[in-house]
Amino acid sequence: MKQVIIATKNKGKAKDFEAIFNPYGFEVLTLHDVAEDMEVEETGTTFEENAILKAEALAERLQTFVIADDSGLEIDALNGAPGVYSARYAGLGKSDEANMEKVLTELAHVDDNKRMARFCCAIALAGPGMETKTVFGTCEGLIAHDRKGTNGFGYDPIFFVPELGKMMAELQPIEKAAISHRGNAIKKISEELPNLLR
Ligand SMILES: O=P(O)(O)OP(=O)(O)OP(=O)(O)OC[C@H]1O[C@@H](n2cnc3c(O)ncnc32)[C@H](O)[C@@H]1O
Ligand SMILES: [Mg+2]
Repeated sequence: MKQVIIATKNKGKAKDFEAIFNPYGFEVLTLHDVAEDMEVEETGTTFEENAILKAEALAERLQTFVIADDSGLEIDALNGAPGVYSARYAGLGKSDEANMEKVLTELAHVDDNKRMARFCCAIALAGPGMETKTVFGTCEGLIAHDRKGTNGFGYDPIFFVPELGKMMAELQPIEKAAISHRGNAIKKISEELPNLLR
């Protein structure tokens, strides 16, 4: 089977990528498989910058084509927070649960018609002899008042997807891949993927 290497340590993200890439005939490998000790500091101020940092560091080390994803949740009522800080919103090393709790507390007094939010995802593709390429995808939704659903990861249990009438964490991996920020970003390079990966 062909392989795609993702510069991530997030197992939930890796599962999302499996649902996206398995239909294309790619097996997904992550940092846990190819470079367990690798730590890339996410010093960028945009999703694109951080995705490029992660992809180029790993491509350089392995001398092969890799993908990185930098993603997060933008909440209108919080002026776009947590944004690029989504993974560490409640503090470095804090859990998804703590991050969701912080968001729910901050939105406790925000009306239903002002709870708009979107997931964003920048994907960077880097490799030897190529200029790093980035694509961007989003997924619009609303922040609920409580958690619901056990699939996915991160903020999925509090993110309502209006077009499906369900929480993101209630979707099967394939259903999430069809509408997610991550799936939407990958769609933009799907035609080139077979040539760029191996
Ligand atoms: O950097 P890597 O190792 O890939 O893993 P990470 O979890 O730190 O990933 P990011 O730096 O891209 O931070 C993204 C955070 O945004 C949130 N997030 C991104 N995509 C999500 C999704 O599909 N569902 C729920 N939350 C998501 C979640 O809290 C992630 O930890
Ligand atoms: Mg990260």
